[in-house]
This record gives sequence, structure tokens and C-alpha cells, in this order.
Amino acid sequence: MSDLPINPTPDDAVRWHEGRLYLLDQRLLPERAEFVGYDQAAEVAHAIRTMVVRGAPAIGVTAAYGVVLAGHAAYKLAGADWKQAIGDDLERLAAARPTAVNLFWALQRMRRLIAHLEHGDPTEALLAEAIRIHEEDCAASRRIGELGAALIEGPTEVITHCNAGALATGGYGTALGVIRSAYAQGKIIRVYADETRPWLQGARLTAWELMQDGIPVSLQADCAAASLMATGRIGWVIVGADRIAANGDVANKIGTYGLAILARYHGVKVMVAAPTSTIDLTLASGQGIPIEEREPTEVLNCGGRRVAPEGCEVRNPVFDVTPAVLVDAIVTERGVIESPNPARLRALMSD
Ligand SMILES: CSC[C@@H](O)[C@@H](O)C(=O)COP(=O)(O)O
Repeated sequence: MSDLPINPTPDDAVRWHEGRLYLLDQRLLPERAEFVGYDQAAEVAHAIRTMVVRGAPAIGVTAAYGVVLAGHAAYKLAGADWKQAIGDDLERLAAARPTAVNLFWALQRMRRLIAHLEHGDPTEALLAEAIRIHEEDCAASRRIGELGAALIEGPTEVITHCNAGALATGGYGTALGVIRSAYAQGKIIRVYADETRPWLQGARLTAWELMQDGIPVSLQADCAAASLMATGRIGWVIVGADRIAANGDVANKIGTYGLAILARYHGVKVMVAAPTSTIDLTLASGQGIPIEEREPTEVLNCGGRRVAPEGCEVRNPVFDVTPAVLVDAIVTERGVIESPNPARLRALMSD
């Protein structure tokens, strides 16, 4: 339990309160909704690595608050020399997870500010920037929600994969933002949430978030998506992204690529909903995106119980890359890119 005086909801997954960072511990959901409080950047990096907080935009927002803690500690330790003292913490935060580019984007924004600051206490200025990053992300999700919902003709049913909801962002959600907006307009009548092995973000988080909103949701095993699409009931697959390369290739939770292939075969459209902080124009294609590999136990175990034989070898990449050709629309806060290609991404980012 923490001393944060609010009842946790999905929109409060990341909170700054009286000099501390609070994270809604996503490892405990849906059984318990509890905040953990953080005072040190190294602890924040550890929280990102161990999935207390997860989801690309939420990782970026969290890292920005981590820099506030780092700046405060560096000034206490080194006074006017705080810019040297903050370096290790910035590196720790950057090393927390490799795939979501929002982490590096947020750190870059904080570094740019640091470069312009004088030698006095940086805490206030760093906090103001972190809050701006947080608020901008929340506003981006709301705009993405509107723009994505406008693409859906409905009434229809949709599939989502992993969790790209309020929990995974500064608030409201990207894929779930589109779903929330489209549901409010009567365009979506049911959501099928893939359970999303091995970490089960769909079962633990997406089902919980949608149920809190009263949006009809059916949880399904990942391998049930093909037969569901074959019924003709599904209009869209709607997912988030961890990194989008300059040609429109999309890294997202493992299984997204397979889902996109199934969607193309069945004539189902694929929408990727993500803020522009997820777009990485430095990578020409998805081939350059670093794919995180996590612990074998995530696959060897299920529900805290070992299910595979002793000595079994494991492959556990937790993201895959969906080629741009399988994506019908990328929806960002700056606008929609249909049939993504390098020129369209460049134009969107230079606006
Ligand atoms: C708006 S969140 C978009 C993505 O970050 C999400 O779909 C995803 O893949 C999250 O992976 P996770 O490993 O839970 O951090």
C-alpha cells in the first residue's frame, strides 16, 4: 500500500504527488490496484524493467519523472555540478527496456532541457517538462481516439492485442482510446481482447480496463483470432505500437504480426494507434528495431505454475515487427496515414 490519497483507476497509472512518483503496480492487476511510491531514478528504472509500469508511452512519461528524481538527487549531492552527477541515472533509465522508442524520446527531451539549464536546483524546471510530456501524451491519446473512431464505419466488432489503454499511456489510451471513442459513438459493439501470452497483458489489463468502462469485452486465447475473423464479424484489428520505423513497419507486442497476416487473409483492416513519439525516423525499416527478449520463466510458467518440462529451452521475444504493407492505417495525434510509406511518414512528421 502507498500513501497516495486517491483510488487507483486506469487513468492514474502514473502519478506525481508531493515530490514522489507513484506507479500503479500493473503486476498486481486485476487482483489488487495498488500504488508504489518512488524517490530514486534507479528504482524507477527497475520498475520499468520489471513491468510495474509498461506500455510505450507510459514508459516514456515514467522515465521523464525519473529524470526529475535524478536531477533532485544530483543537485543534493553535487550542487552546481549536478549535470555531471546526473549522468549515471540517465543511463540507467535508458537501459531499462530497449524496444519502446518513447523511452528514448522522453529522455532526449529531458536532456535537451538539461543542456539549457543553469547550475542552480533543476528540480522545478525538470518537473514542469515531465508534466508537459505527461499532459501532451494524454491529449495525444484523446485526439488519436477521435481520429481513429472516424475511420470506423460500424457497428462492428474488433480485436485488440496486448494492452494499449490508459494503463499503457499518460491516460485514455491509444488503441483503447480509439475503442473508447468509437464505442461512445455506437460504432463498436464488442471487443475481443487477445489474452497475449506470455505476460497476459490482455487478460490482466485490457479486460480489466474495458470492464471498468462498461465496454463489452470477450477475452480469447491468442490462437482463437483466426476462427473469429472467419465468421465475418470483425471489422478491425486495433493495436498500439512500441516503435514505428520510417517506412511504416510497426514493432508491437509479440503476436501482432501474426494477427495482421490473419487480418489481411480475412479482409479485416488493421489500425495502429500511436502518438508521434513512437515514430523513429532514424530507422529506415523495422529490421533495425531492437527486439527485447525476456526471461524464459515467462514462457515456462503460466499463472505462477511451471507448465513445461525441466530443462526445456525457450525463445521469448516479446515484440515482433509487422511490415507496413499489412497496416491499413497509422493513427497519430497529428493525423492519419493510410497505407503507410516513407513519404507519408516524413510528411506527417515535418508538418
Ligand atoms: C499504448 S501501448 C503500445 C504498446 O506499448 C503495447 O501494445 C505493447 O506492446 C506493450 O508491451 P509491454 O511489454 O507490455 O510494455
